[in-house]
Amino acid sequence: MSNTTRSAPALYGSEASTDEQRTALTSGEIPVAVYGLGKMGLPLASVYADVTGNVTGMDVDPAVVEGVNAGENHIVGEPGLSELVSEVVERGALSATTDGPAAAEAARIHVVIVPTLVDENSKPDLSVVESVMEQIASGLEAGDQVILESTVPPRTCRDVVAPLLAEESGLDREKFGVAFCPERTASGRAIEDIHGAYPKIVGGIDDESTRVAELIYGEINSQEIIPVSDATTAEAVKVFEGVYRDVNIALANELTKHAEELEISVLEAIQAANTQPFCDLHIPGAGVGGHCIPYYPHFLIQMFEADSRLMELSREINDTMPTYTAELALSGLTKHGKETEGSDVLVLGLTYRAGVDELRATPAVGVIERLTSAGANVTAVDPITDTHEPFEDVGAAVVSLDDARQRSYDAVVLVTAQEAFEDLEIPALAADDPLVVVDGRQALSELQNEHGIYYRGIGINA
Ligand SMILES: NC(=O)c1ccc[n+]([C@@H]2O[C@H](COP(=O)([O-])OP(=O)(O)OC[C@H]3O[C@@H](n4cnc5c(N)ncnc54)[C@H](O)[C@@H]3O)[C@@H](O)[C@H]2O)c1
Ligand SMILES: CC(=O)N[C@@H]1[C@@H](OP(=O)(O)OP(=O)(O)OC[C@H]2O[C@@H](n3ccc(=O)[nH]c3=O)[C@H](O)[C@@H]2O)O[C@H](CO)[C@@H](O)[C@@H]1O
Repeated sequence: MSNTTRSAPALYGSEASTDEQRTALTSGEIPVAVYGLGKMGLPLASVYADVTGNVTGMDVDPAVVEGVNAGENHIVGEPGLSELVSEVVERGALSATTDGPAAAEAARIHVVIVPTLVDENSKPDLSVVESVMEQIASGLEAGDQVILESTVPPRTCRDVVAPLLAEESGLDREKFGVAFCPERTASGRAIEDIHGAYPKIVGGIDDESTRVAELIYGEINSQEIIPVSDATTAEAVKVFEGVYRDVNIALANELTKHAEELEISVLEAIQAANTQPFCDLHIPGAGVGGHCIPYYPHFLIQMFEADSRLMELSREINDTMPTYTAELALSGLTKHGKETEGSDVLVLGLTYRAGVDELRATPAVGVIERLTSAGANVTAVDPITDTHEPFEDVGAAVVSLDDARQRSYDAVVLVTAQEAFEDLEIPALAADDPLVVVDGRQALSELQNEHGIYYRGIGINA
């Protein structure tokens, strides 16, 4: 079965039957390496380990590696992940290392899911992907398959990954497989999504790479595998999904301002409009954060000549929402004769969305920045994250929820609707009448007509 000098069989270029290849994959004969054990990587490595029985996870963070080897899960808020990590490590199906070349040397399938962000000029930063690919190249053998799951600009596999692997390994490009198989997973439901909440898109730099990717994910994803023409198409699918979301959130944010002038609830109008299948209006809010949606448009805007005015304008609109949110509070204070200078404001929620400890591009920084620039004393709280610096750097005092309850405020601004806020008695936080309440996520609408509350809800009445 093996078509290389190594003991472990390979899939790329294999002459074995499809069933024999599937059996080799699911019996643990084919070693897999997963590079990146973060919010997406650890669930992915664990599912791969559950299916194939032979996975080495690789991460540069020694604490992550040590935790995984102890059978511990360091990702909060992923149902079933702690049990799965413990089980696959216990039975020897998953182990972890910081040694990339060693992981690459042993593996025949290499799955890369490390961060792909943008630099200070919003230009995509592929440095982490490239550094991992260099390590893979050091152990790459004919017959190996390299799978990229990190979201990247289209043409990355064709023009960056495949040439780098060939150059660094000395192998001809047709001796190994490269496929882009995007991670279509949302934090908080990773295992469910990886197993097949949606079809898995796969696209290779050649037909054999696509075939091997289709075979592998046929054992991982219970829904269906959609092979597309090539890796560039698969890369575009993922970026298009993210750009679709950013543009539609921008539309919702723009419509919420029209609704304010029309004195209607945009949320009510959106929900009614979405009752027919040709409309999928998204939800307005305090801003668009995370390390996906705010970045993916730049994977097209910055990389290609084609006209991208809609994507650029959508990014601009979404990036105005944190300031818009803060100014709802400031105008509420002014309207009731309160000075913004020296006013006490509580900001609820700091992570980019509820339940996920991720602060990249979080709208909370912009909200706090605008409030403190107007002279407000900002207290901030979010039980989900222990990272306070980004908010202290823009002038907030980050406190525990219990501490926040002990104080009184002129205004409360909800940016992220953490579950812990559900039993928070907002009116009790008032320094005096009225308390200005800005609801950035349609989570406090029951306060709209509460005595002593001046309520502005994005999507509700603002
Ligand atoms: N988080 C999501 O909801 C989501 C959804 C879909 C796709 N994605 C994509 O998945 C990729 C990874 O995202 P994530 O949320 O898991 O990121 P993350 O920041 O949670 O985890 C990244 C992990 O990679 C490790 N790492 C960094 N440099 C490394 C290197 N050189 N070698 C090995 N490991 C390294 C880090 O230590 C960390 O453990 C990104 O491309 C992202 O766009 C994320
Ligand atoms: C379609 C989908 O589920 N895709 C998921 C999504 O994951 P995500 O973790 O990035 O989270 P999102 O839900 O996209 O939120 C991003 C920010 O936008 C705000 N927001 C959201 C919806 C809205 O109507 N109005 C808003 O204002 C929200 O508060 C937050 O700040 O993208 C990943 C990469 O594409 C996918 O892989 C992943 O499957």
